[in-house]
Amino acid sequence: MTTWTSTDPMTGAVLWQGEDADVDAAVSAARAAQGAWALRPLAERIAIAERYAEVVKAHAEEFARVIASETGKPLWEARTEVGTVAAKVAISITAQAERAGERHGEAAGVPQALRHKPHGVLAVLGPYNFPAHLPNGHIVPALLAGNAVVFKPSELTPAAGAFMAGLWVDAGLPEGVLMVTQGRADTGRALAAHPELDGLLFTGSSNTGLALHQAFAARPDRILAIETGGNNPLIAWDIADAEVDAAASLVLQSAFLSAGQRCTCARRLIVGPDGGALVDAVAAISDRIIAGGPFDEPAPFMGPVVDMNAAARVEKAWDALVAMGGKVIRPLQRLREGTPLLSPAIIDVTGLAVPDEEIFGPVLQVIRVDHFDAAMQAANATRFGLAASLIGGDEALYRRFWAASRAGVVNWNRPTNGAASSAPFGGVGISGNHRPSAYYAADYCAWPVASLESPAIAAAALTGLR
Ligand SMILES: NC(=O)c1ccc[n+]([C@@H]2O[C@H](COP(=O)([O-])OP(=O)(O)OC[C@H]3O[C@@H](n4cnc5c(N)ncnc54)[C@H](O)[C@@H]3O)[C@@H](O)[C@H]2O)c1
Ligand SMILES: O=CCC[C@H](NC(=O)CCC(=O)O)C(=O)O
Repeated sequence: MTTWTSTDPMTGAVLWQGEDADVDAAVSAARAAQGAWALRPLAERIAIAERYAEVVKAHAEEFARVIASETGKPLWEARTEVGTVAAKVAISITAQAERAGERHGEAAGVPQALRHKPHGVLAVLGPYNFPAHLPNGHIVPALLAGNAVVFKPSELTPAAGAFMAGLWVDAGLPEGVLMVTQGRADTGRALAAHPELDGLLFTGSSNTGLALHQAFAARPDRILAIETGGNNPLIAWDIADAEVDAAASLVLQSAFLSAGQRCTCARRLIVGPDGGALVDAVAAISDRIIAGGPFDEPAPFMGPVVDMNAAARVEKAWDALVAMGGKVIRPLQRLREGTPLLSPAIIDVTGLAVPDEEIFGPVLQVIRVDHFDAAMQAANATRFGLAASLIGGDEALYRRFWAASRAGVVNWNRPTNGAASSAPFGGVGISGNHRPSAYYAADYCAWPVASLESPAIAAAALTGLR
């Protein structure tokens, strides 16, 4: 086995060092622990999850620093991630009661019950951009439902993953119920292929989501939930002069928050014939962005992308847009030698057949169109379908936008990102497999069992007997 490390993207300091975990041992331990965990009353599982939320809050600052160091995201943003991790517990408890609870009724005079059962042992594979919040969004509902979980953090953020799992131990989660398998893509593949697994909950890139879908093709008996990327459009329309600056701030937030490393970041700004003032305002406000290390003072708006490989991928995609004839509005630059700190970049790609790919970094493509139907057509010209926003327009225009948008998150006068955990979160197209997470995660963490239950034997009403 080879040793591998995770490092601070700004300093290169080693933050975690280890070897690929033994997947077999982790799945066996989870299997051994799952039965007893599922048999514990729901109230006890809830109590442990609530204790976990308290432990997260008690360690919030330390946790945020681990996340900030390993991802490079600003400390203020890492703190919001930790807040979301703790808040997810109450949301998941409510969601489970509302979406996967117990219900009693009657069907044709017979008492009817609806209850849910856990799948068993579920793998959770996490991405690096929210190394705690997004896997946590699968782990909390999965554990509440009575599953055991084998969690593989991203190989870029093993320290954040291990830190979070440790907080469950502090909260009193029984041994084996949450196993951590550190490893790279091969470990993910081994987990996905493990015969003792009952399902896999994935957040990450569309390519990996597709590979997992293929790996699960012959296993309809196992649950697979995939949440992946986007090539998200933002249409800005009918913006009054007095609204241009506010609209530009929403575009900035949509495109460059987390250095563009959110699945919901806007990749494409679509404007009409009068959109020039807005594009100028976006460019001007982007010049004011402070990009820096997570602990810099003054606090940066955005940090680096996660590592040098990620920076090289963004640069390659940018170079291709420029080579195709894109008109540079603001260039993509390395801001600090030897680090993956990139500048916010804007390029006009109107009329170009640009690739329908997610550029996971601070790059905004501008597309100018003549009328709203063309804007809608451009917005939907993607294989992805995660998020879409309309900025400007009136209610009638928003209704048109909403009806025509092919995305799981459709906003008006709000950024494309910053989705609420109290709502379902997922996309269509290659952005997922119709198993939305967040508030709807309860749905894929348990299966429904419908029962007709008569306390006494009553003769069946038979027709057609001799
Ligand atoms: N829709 C969402 O909720 C959401 C949220 C956050 C990030 N994302 C997406 O995630 C991506 C960024 O994250 P990333 O680069 O860490 O994603 P990634 O797909 O490279 O990795 C995610 C996880 O899958 C594992 N993995 C990689 N290849 C695998 C394979 N063939 N089989 C099994 N496991 C494999 C990785 O080790 C990692 O743990 C972006 O595309 C972003 O849009 C989506
Ligand atoms: O990078 C992808 C996630 C982006 C984030 N979405 C959520 O946090 C969804 C809510 C949840 O999963 O609880 C965003 O929209 O900024």
